[in-house]
Amino acid sequence: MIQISLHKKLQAANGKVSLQIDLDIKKGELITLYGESGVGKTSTLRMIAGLLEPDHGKVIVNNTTWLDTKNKINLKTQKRKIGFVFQEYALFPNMTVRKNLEYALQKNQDKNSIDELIEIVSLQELQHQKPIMLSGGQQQRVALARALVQKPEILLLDEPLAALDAKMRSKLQDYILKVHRQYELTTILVSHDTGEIIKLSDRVHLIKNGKIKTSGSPLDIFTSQHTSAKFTFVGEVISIQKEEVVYIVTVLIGTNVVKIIAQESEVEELEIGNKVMVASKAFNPMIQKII
Ligand SMILES: Nc1ncnc2c1ncn2[C@@H]1O[C@H](COP(=O)(O)OP(=O)(O)OP(=O)(O)O)[C@@H](O)[C@H]1O
Repeated sequence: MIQISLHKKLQAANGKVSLQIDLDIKKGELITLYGESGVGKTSTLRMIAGLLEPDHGKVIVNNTTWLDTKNKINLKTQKRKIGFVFQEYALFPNMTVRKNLEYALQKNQDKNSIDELIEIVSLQELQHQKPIMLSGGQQQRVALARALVQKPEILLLDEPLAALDAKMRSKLQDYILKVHRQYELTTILVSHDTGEIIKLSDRVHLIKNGKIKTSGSPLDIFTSQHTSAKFTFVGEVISIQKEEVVYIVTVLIGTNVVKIIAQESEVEELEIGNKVMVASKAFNPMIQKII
């Protein structure tokens, strides 16, 4: 369990904002901090990482106190077991992929863990290349692997995929989910992308006016109606066509294109580019091995 209580007066463009974030996160959860630009999401991550000092607060991670301002405990960033991935890849340009990962190893740490990480994020072929030779998505896979070298207790992801195109983002989301599960991480994501949040998060915390205003499952937070669907997918509308009395909405789900028949009332507020949830409960899905 991770208990967080952080208070800081932030200097925003339109005056001071009093940020008070109280959060309990279960071990193994992937949660998202969501809210308008400037509400203090990045500041919260930086305080958890020990990169920004709160006015007062506590951070207790699996019974270890990282921060307790009352008792003057404030572990340095290097002593907090965190992995941090930002939008910028921040790799060392003069080192190969492998060397970038090895550089993050602590003394006495086994180099075998690097091989495992390289395999998990599928970088075997690229491990001896320098970052300049890699695409944005490949570089971010290196940054993700590097954040895991020291086996963090909390993985902090600050809009890590915002600079990537939709296809690359979807692929990287799969890698994030894979490492989150395989390494049993507790992960805090900051993202503005609702599709991404629904795909990745167990819980979403909506920050408004310096406080957590609402918390819930992604579907509770982002859809107005509760659904008892058998399965749901999140996608993006790529076209809406009228056909006789119904509409055909084409939705991109991951890399698949799905056509959905909808009534006029369902498409009234839909526009191309909208994120949508596609749910089904009327039939049992079929499963078939793809050869
Ligand atoms: N060290 C600091 N002391 C005081 N105020 C700060 C400090 N660092 C950042 N701020 C201010 O805190 C506010 C919140 O910034 P922050 O980057 O945390 O917001 P955010 O929710 O992550 O925004 P975005 O979604 O645009 O990234 C900003 O107005 C910023 O100027």
